[in-house]
Amino acid sequence: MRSAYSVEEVRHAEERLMARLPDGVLMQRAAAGLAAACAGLLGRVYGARVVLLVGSGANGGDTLWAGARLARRGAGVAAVLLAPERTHEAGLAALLAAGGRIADDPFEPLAAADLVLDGITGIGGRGGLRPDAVPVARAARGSDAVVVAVDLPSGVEADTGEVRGEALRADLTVTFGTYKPGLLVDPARGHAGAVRLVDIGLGGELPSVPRLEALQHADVARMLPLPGAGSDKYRRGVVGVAAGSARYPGAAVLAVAGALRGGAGAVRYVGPAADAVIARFPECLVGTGQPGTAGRVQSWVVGPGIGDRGDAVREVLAADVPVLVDADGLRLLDAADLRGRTAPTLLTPHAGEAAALLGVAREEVEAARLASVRELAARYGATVLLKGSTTLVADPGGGAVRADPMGTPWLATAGSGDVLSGLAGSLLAAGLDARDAASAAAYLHGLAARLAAARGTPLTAHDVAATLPEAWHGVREPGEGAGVGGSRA
Ligand SMILES: NC(=O)C1=CN([C@@H]2O[C@H](COP(=O)(O)OP(=O)(O)OC[C@H]3O[C@@H](n4cnc5c(N)ncnc54)[C@H](OP(=O)(O)O)[C@@H]3O)[C@@H](O)[C@H]2O)[C@@H](O)CC1
Ligand SMILES: [K+]
Repeated sequence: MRSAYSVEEVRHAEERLMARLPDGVLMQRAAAGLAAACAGLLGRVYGARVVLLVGSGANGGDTLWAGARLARRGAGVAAVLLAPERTHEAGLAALLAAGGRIADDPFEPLAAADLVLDGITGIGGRGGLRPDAVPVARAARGSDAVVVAVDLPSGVEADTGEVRGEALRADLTVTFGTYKPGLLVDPARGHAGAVRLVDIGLGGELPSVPRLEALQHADVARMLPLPGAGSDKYRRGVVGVAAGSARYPGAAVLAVAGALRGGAGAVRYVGPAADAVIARFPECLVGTGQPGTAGRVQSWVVGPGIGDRGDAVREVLAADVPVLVDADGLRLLDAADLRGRTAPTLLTPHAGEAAALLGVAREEVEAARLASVRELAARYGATVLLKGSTTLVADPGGGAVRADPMGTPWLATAGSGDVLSGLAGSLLAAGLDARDAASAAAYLHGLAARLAAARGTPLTAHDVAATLPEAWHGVREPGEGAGVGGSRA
């Protein structure tokens, strides 16, 4: 599990740790890790051309100290000082003593650089890049150099992943002590490139519950339900699917396709698309009535392609089992029906549906995904999976929000959300709690899409569903075929 903490939490932890250590030790640990990562990227440090973009805070200090280490190993290092009168003094002295220099003009060294270090701002940055830094950051990006962000890409919001102005785009971010939420949540995540964590000894000083966490293969593998010797289909969980309509039978077929591959023992479908479902999946139990007539289930998925059947949504929400509401079901949702529920509810909106539930514009949700998912969970008293470039999962009672690291633009294909709801519903039936079911489903769904896309042909929602067994295998046996879908961050 990768954990991310807020700037305030990082600062408190740093203060406690620094109180026990000699001055400057943490910065030296950070700089050593940063220089080692840079040396690894360069391959040969001697003779490499390195440019440091140096702001006015300790982020610039880390960068100068790392630059000094590279200069001592024979790199040609030039520092571009964005706030010359407020540059980290000791760091600059170390760089100069190691043979580095101050660049008079930023653009000439940038044009010839092999490596650029972005030390403009770290966790102390507020708002986007300032006007003087914008052309410099653009020149860095426009050069052939590898761009490494120090702690965070300058210009992004560390706590939220928002990008309010212009921000630097890095190939790699070397972050210190812990991940920050902005490194796991888009749009900021998209600026970070790959992310490498340097341990500076902060771990023991951080709170036990992080702000945000991102699953890895081993976490998902631990959650996946496996049948035991005494299992029968009912003990493994039965998931009910109330989806589709005469007009949209496909949504029902796709939700069932996801549900069949989520580990539940059986899938029951009820609704007007029963013929289409049974034709495709003879292993599914089907009925044409209302959800109430379906017999016992351990969870429900309601909503995909259901049209205007608000009565089916109400009936499902009256059942005392975990319920996942998606798509049309979200539009038909009456918040009052949620309040009376004691079993978990999982809502799975995309940004447009989330905006409607919150009564705000879609752009507001897109720009502030973390705040939006927390607000939705609190307001509806439900676990919420907010789909998008970074899918987020929040519980109503607070706790760590889960950020999905497996998202891929390949998932932007019709019907892929229906597969996800079936899959998550199946994991609910198998006994996972709502946050685990939602985040494990998002992870497997993204991994399946990556694996299917690696075949090099355009992807359909059915391909995603059909590749879910491979994704299960991938998380349980990460050694095999691990080249695809390994965490980018
Ligand atoms: N604490 C520790 O133990 C350790 C900390 N470490 C390192 O320190 C970093 C935090 O350092 P920090 O607190 O000095 O803040 P930092 O990110 O350098 O930026 C603040 C400066 O930038 C300015 N500024 C603000 N917004 C701006 C903008 N948009 N565009 C341009 N400038 C802007 C602002 O000045 P202002 O102009 O607003 O007065 C202020 O001077 C952290 O990320 C990590 O790298 C590691 O060494 C490990 C140990
Ligand atoms: K930075």
